[in-house]
Amino acid sequence: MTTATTTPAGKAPADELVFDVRGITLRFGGVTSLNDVSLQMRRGEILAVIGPNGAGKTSLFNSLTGVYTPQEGEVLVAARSGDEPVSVLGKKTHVVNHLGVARTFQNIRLFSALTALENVKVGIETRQKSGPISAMLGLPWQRREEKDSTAKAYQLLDRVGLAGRANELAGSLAYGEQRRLEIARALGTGPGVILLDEPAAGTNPVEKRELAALIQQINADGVAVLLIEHDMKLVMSVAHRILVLNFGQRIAEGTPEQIQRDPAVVAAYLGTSEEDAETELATHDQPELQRIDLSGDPLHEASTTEQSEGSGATAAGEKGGPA
Ligand SMILES: Nc1ncnc2c1ncn2[C@@H]1O[C@H](COP(=O)(O)OP(=O)(O)OP(=O)(O)O)[C@@H](O)[C@H]1O
Repeated sequence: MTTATTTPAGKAPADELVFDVRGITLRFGGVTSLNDVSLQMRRGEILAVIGPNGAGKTSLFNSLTGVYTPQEGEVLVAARSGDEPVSVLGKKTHVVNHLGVARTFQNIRLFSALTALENVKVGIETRQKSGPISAMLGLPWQRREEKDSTAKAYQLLDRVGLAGRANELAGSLAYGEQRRLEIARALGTGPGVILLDEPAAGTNPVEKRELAALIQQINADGVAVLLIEHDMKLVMSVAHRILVLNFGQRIAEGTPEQIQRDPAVVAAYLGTSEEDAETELATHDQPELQRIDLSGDPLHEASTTEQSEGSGATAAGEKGGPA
């Protein structure tokens, strides 16, 4: 599955497939949330999945991470460079994570009563050998692993801009900080690909800019990024390629420029015919999907305002233990 091309960071073959999704269909009773969806994702990529509410984006993430098993189709993953592709279907979420697939959630799932450092260590320690017994016995290699995991956790906190917050409880952090902490914890599992589910939801404009830089940095460090995001400005600024879903079907795929000018995509978001969408596109010199309010999410709007007015707000009510 590889050729000699390299990523900008020169870390891995850029056109090696990390995900090869072939015609998956996922049904819940009478609802078809994914209908014959295919997708190929390459190692060097930041790939965004967009679409109106209920389009099937989270269903796709869940199908790629072992939460759901589609009734039809195949999902192959080769997350880390050099891995042989294996099927995700039927595998438990922690097994898929061990294969190098990490994710964050639309509704933040941190251990709110643990510190930021401890949350990241939970991610790191999923890959370590020591268990509770060796920890109780305080074996030398266990103490070494503990030291390594603390050092790595500090590095990851630094990478997401939370070095100064290491010893604060996750639940006391501002909303945008919690989202970055979730990313650090996911990175702690040493993934080859990270799936970010609406990482910008509820964050303010400054946090969005920082998030864009962080996503690009993660990718430059050799981790492929699959992104679900309603904030089109962020999507258009970081994505190399965009896949668009509507009513569980793939309706378009292309570069940000192609997607912004695609009548089928604009029609899906505006809820109009493609003809009307073409008129809409023709009446603007620089038609941009960004002009359309895509969030459709009152929480997103409200939280953004709240965060813009003061940075101390937390994500109360959004937290729970990891799945
Ligand atoms: N566990 C489930 N049981 C029944 N229906 C489900 C389940 N999960 C998803 N669906 C349905 O599948 C469709 C797609 O939902 P999904 O959450 O994947 O969309 P989405 O694009 O992520 O939406 P949003 O942008 O609002 O998060 C919806 O009709 C939803 O109701």
